[in-house]
Amino acid sequence: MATRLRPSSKRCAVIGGSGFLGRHLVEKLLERGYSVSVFDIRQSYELPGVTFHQGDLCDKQALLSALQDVSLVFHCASPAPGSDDRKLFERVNVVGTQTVIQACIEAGVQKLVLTSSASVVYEGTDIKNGKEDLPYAKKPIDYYTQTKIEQEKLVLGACNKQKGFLTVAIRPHGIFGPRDPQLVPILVDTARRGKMKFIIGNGANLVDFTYVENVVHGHILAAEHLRPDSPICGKAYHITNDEPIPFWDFMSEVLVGLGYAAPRFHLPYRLVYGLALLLWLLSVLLRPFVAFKPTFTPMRVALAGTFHYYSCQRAKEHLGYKPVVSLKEGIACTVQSYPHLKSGA
Ligand SMILES: NC(=O)c1ccc[n+]([C@@H]2O[C@H](COP(=O)([O-])OP(=O)(O)OC[C@H]3O[C@@H](n4cnc5c(N)ncnc54)[C@H](O)[C@@H]3O)[C@@H](O)[C@H]2O)c1
Ligand SMILES: CC(C)CCC[C@@H](C)[C@H]1CC[C@H]2C3=C(CC[C@]12C)[C@@]1(C)CC[C@H](O)[C@@H](C(=O)O)[C@@H]1CC3
Repeated sequence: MATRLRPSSKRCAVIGGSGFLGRHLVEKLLERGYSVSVFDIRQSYELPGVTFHQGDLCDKQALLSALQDVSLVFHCASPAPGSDDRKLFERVNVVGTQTVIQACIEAGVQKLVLTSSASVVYEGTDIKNGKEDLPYAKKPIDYYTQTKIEQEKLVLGACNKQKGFLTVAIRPHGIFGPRDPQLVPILVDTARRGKMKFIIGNGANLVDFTYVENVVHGHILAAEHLRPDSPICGKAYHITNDEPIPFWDFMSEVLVGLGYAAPRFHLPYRLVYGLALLLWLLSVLLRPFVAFKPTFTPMRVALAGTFHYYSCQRAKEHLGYKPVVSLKEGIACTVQSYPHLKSGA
């Protein structure tokens, strides 16, 4: 009788492995002796030791062929938050995640690690040292966050020790680092258009920014601690640099490092938020006639003007987590990695 071999514990798949975080994760997994299958709708690079499977995660058959003999899956695929496309977020983050769970169970995968987001508890108002027991946001700031909440609930709810399917969610916040397509490029674009002169609010609001290698470290620790007898099964973990910094100090350090002036003039938070809301409303009303995308959306203004930093205590206790790269080192590596974004380049 043919016996089904237990998949090697060093064989894993990264769904979304062509993306910013996904590719850093793949590189670290290879370094640690894992063999990696990447599943993504696009292939953005080639690396020895990586098998690419191009497909949409809503397609179960495509997923099943990528998950053959895989014991561990990292799910870090999502549409970009800036797209604000409700149907796309629901299709990929909710329906797609259900498909990922079904495919994992059918393929005999034992562990699923989800990249969630600390923003699942954020409603646009201050969060100071937030712990994982904060309730999910009742009014999430956008469709992206709304579907990240649903996605996290699905993955954690699927954890089943009896059936040998274990799940955990990592909640990073404000990921930055080399090849980030979002934070630094948007910041520089805003500076180049002369719009980074102002500080929204008094500039004292502390925020977490997390260097990508620390996020990768948190994911791998979670995968390696995920066992039936461990307290981490079905739980969520904040992973940050554990060095909250005033939002505008972080932005200024990156800008100055790239040769741009730091923002200097203060504007009242409520005034900017009100203007951003008005502009957003206008852009929605005028959408059938003219397409314009305001830089200062209400969501960005809230993120720039409120406190949102989170406790990593649970990750420290259960996973032995400790950031491996400090904020200072992370900012230096990031700035160095963007020669084409330097002022005058
Ligand atoms: N960047 C941040 O600050 C941040 C913070 C917290 C959480 N996260 C989460 O981390 C994860 C990775 O984010 P990132 O910044 O690397 O984004 P990214 O856009 O660089 O990577 C996402 C990847 O998912 C892939 N993808 C999208 N739709 C897909 C589909 N239908 N089927 C297969 N692949 C698909 C994309 O092609 C891309 O390669 C996401 O789940 C995001 O929600 C990001
Ligand atoms: C125009 C300026 C006021 C600001 C320019 C920088 C912003 C583009 C970034 C600053 C904080 C960033 C951030 C995200 C997107 C980019 C910023 C707004 C997220 C919303 C991306 C999605 C993640 O899940 C969120 C998280 O929980 O980490 C990010 C929060 C910070």
